[in-house]
Amino acid sequence: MARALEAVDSEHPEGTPGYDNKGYSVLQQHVQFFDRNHDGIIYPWEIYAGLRAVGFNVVLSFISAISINLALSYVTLPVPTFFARAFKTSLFPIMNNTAALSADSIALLPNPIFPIYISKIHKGKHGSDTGVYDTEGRFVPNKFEELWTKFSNTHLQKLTFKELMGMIDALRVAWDPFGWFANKSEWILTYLLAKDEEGLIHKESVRGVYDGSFFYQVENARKKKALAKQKFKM
Ligand code: HEM
Ligand SMILES: [Ca+2]
Repeated sequence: MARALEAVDSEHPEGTPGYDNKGYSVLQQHVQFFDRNHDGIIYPWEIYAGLRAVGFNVVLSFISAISINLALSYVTLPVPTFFARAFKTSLFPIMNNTAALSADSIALLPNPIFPIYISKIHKGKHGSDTGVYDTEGRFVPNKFEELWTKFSNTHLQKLTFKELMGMIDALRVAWDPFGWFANKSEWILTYLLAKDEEGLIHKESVRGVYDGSFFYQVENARKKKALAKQKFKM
């Protein structure tokens, strides 16, 4: 059964111990680390700051922040977008609710500073993904387990880079360049962030990427390390 609030698997039937879900869906939890000032909106500079906080370099953080905000801002706007409305009215004129069509309730143009609204982040789901998040942003445990039974063939509950690439390839659906690109980027970022010294990514780190708890773990570990270094110098 899909779980709205907890990223559960067979080893963690209660989700992440001690992690406050704040009533957010698991997909909202995945992105809320990047809402640095906790106002429910994620701006490009916040994604940049979040990526720097987990250790990505300036160039990768800058490029990723711009592309993520460009890709997700319009679709997560809190008012109905012009394209969504046009699609519905042209295909289903009978179901068209004219009252909802007043011009001020429709976002015609993207917001020029590209905010991402956490309340509507589930609208950012794309094709060629694993299906671990459903279209409402809930966590689907059996899809998550499937990744490890299907693709982790050489090490128990760990993926090699080659296995990960094989997985991304297996997920591709037809004529979906946006989804192919988005999915590959998400998994490459995950690999760079979570790989161990042998170049493997663990089931538990990936579960933490899904509910966002892994981002906090990495940030805290980096802070501790920096502090220890400072003390050592003094
Ligand atoms: C280090 C940073 C990040 C990593 C490692 C990462 C990784 C991932 C992974 C592994 C998935 C699941 C893909 C799948 O199930 O096939 C995912 C999905 C998603 N991520 Fe991220 N992500 C990061 C940052 C962000 C940011 C900053 C946002 C937006 C503010 C974001 C929005 C999303 C959305 C909307 C999905 C759902 C896509 C779907 O399932 O179709 N991610 N991400
Ligand atoms: Ca914010």
